[in-house]
Amino acid sequence: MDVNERIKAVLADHAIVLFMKGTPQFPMCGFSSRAVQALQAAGADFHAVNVLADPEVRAALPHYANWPTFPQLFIQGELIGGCDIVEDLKVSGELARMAADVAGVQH
Ligand SMILES: N[C@@H](CCC(=O)N[C@@H](CS)C(=O)NCC(=O)O)C(=O)O
Ligand code: FES
Repeated sequence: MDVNERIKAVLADHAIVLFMKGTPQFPMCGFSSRAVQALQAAGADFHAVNVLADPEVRAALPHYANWPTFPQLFIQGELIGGCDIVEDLKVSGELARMAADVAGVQH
């Protein structure tokens, strides 16, 4: 599978995906840590991809998503944004609503 197919596969397999630096337990950057905290506070059940452990994905995703930086949050295959947007959505309550909608679709 080439890298774009791998990106598509992970997005098809998980409704909420955070491409980040490090892991939720051990974020390797403050921006990624802030996105994880917002998602956890919103009660989102998300799959994390550590781009520091996958240089191909780190290089390809900015082109795939047309978004230059990490973290990157996707919900149902669509780019939502980086940590600033994720935090704004958390504060407004929208992130919790989106996470609940996705959970409702899956069950
Ligand atoms: N304001 C951005 C901050 C993210 C950011 O600036 N990320 C940088 C530093 S971690 C980045 O991903 N640079 C490209 C790279 O490291 O591949 C957001 O809302 O997500
Ligand atoms: S790794 Fe340096 S700012 Fe994110």
